[in-house]
Amino acid sequence: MKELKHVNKYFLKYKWHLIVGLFITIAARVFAILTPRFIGESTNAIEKYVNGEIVSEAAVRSELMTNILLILGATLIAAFFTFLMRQTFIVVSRHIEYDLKNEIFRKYEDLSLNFYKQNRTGDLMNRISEDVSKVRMYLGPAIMYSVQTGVLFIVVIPYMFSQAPELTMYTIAPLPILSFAIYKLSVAINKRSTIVQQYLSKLNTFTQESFSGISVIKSYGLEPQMNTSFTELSNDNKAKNIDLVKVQAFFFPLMVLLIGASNILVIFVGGRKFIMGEIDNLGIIVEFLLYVNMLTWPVATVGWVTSIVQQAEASQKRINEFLKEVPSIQNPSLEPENVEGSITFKNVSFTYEDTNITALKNVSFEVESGETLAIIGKTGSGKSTILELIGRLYDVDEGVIAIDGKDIRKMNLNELRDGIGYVPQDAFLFSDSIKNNIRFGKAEASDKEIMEAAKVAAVHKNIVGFSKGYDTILGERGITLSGGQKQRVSIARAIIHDPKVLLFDDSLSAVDTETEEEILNNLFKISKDKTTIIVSHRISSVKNADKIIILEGGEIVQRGTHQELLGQDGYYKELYLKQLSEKEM
Ligand SMILES: Nc1ncnc2c1ncn2[C@@H]1O[C@H](COP(=O)(O)OP(=O)(O)OP(=O)(O)O)[C@@H](O)[C@H]1O
Repeated sequence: MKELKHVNKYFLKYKWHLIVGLFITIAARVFAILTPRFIGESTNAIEKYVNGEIVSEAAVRSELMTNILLILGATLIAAFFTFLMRQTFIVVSRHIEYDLKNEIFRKYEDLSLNFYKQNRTGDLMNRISEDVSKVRMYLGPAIMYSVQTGVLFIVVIPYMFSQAPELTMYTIAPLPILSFAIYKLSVAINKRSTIVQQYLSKLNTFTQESFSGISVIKSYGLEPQMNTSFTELSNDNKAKNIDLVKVQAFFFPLMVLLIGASNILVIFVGGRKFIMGEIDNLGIIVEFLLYVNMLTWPVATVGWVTSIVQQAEASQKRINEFLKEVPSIQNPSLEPENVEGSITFKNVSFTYEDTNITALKNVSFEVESGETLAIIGKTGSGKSTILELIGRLYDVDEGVIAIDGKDIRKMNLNELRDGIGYVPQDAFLFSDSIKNNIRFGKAEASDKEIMEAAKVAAVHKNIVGFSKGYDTILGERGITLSGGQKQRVSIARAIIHDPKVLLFDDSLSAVDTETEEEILNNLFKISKDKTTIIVSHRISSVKNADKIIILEGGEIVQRGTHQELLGQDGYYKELYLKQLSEKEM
C-alpha cells in the first residue's frame, strides 16, 4: 500500500462524500438484514399455527401480512440506500480518476524533451489511461465493497452468534475458503486480462499504423502481407481471450459450489440441532440460510478486492515513477521578463544525451535585436540544435546563451518561451480547423488578426480557396494540406504570436521560390523590431540576412554577409554556384 499513499490526498479532498457514503452503507446494510429476520418470524408464525400454538387463522394471516409489508418496506429502503451508496463511492472514484489524470497530464506537460525521448508514447498513454483505470477500481469498487463487507460483518455476525453460536461457526466456516479461492482466481484473471490488453494494444497499434501509412501500403501493393500480419495478430488475440474466458468460467461455479456447501451445512447442522431441541424454532434455520446467501458475495469480494488492490498498487507505482520525475529544464524565476531579442552564443557546446552526438562545438555568435541571422550548412550540421537551445528545449553543456545579455538559464522560462515564435522543421498541425491552428499562437486572436497572419505567411489565398475557408478541419497531422501549405500555416501561427524572436527551421523548404520571396518580403516588413533566425538550405532564403553563419559538423566554419561569403572559397560559394546553375537549367 506504500505506492497508493499518493492518492490519500484525494481521499482527504473528498472526505465528506466518503463519510456520508459510510453512513449510507451502514443504513443500507441495516435495512437489508431486516428481511431475513422478518422471514424467520413469518416461518415461526406458520410453525406455531401448524403446531396448534396459534389457532386463529386470521391472526396468522395478519402477522404474515404485516411481515410481508415490513419486508417490502425494508427492501425498498435498502435498495434506495444501496443506490445512494454507489452514487457516493463510485462518483467519488470518478472524481479522483479525473483529478489524477489531470495531475499526470500536467506533469507530462512539465517534463522536458529528454523524458519524451526516453519513454515511448504508448507507455505514457498507458499510464494515464490503463493504470489510472486500475487505480480507480481501488478508489471506487474496492473501497465500496470493503466498507459494505465490513459493515455487514459487524452487524450480521454478532446477531447470528446471539441466536445460535455453534450454528454460526459451522455456517461461516467455508467462507474464508471461498474468499481465498476467489482471490486466487482473481489473480489468475487479472494476469490473463493484462496479457489480453497487451495483445489488444498490439492489434490497435498495427491497425492504426496501417491506416496512417495506407498510401505507402497501396503504392507498394503490400495489402496481402498486411492482411496476413493482421490475421496472425488477430489469432493471437483470440487465443489469449479464450485463455481468459477459461479462467473466468470458474468464477460463478466456484461461488455456487461454496454457497451450496454453506447451505448444506446450515440445513444439516441446524436440522440436527432442531431435532435435538437445541434450537427452538425453524425460523432460525431459514434466517441463517438467508444470511449465508447474503454473506457469500461480500466474502467473495474480499478475495476480489485483494487482487484489485494489488493491481492498483502496481499501477500506482508506475504512475508515481513519472510523477516523481524532475524536469531536466527548470524554471528558475517567476519575475516578469522583458525580452528585447538580442541573442548571444558564447562558446556553446552541446551533446545529445541519448545518442551521444556532439551537435555543437564551441559555437559563438551575436545577433542584435531587429537583425536577421541566417544559418546554413549540410544536413546534420547542428542548425536545428541552435534553435532548440534558444527556446531551452535542451540546456547547453558548455558555454552560455544569453538574451539581452542575460543567461537564458536564469530567465523566467515561461516569459522566455513567450518571447519566441518557433516554426519547427516538421510543421505539426492539430486535428482542428485552420483558424484554430493559427489561433494556437494567440488564444484571444480575432478572425481579422488570423487572416492578417495568414496573409503574411502567403497562405490566405489557399485557405479561402477551400470550401470551408478558415473553418476547414485538418485531419491527422494536417493531411488535407500540402507540405508547403502546412509550413505556411505553421508560420502564420508564429507570426500571430507577435514575439520578439522569430525562429524558422527550414520552414520554407516545401514552398516554391516565388512564394518564398513573397513570404520573405512580408517577414522583412513585420520583423523590423524583431530578431529573426532563418535556418535554410537555400541561398535565396538567406541572401538578404544581416549575418550568415555556415555550420559544419557542429562548428562555425564561415561567417559574413552574402557578399562577403561570395568573396570567399567555401561551402557558401559552392552552394550558391550550384543553386544558380540549377536555376539556369
Ligand atoms: N533529438 C535528438 N536526439 C539525438 N540526437 C539528435 C537529435 N536531434 C539531432 N540529433 C543529432 O544531432 C546532430 C545535429 O542535428 P540537427 O538536427 O541540429 O542538424 P541540422 O543541421 O538541423 O540537420 P537538417 O538540415 O537535416 O535538419 C545530428 O547528427 C543529429 O543526428
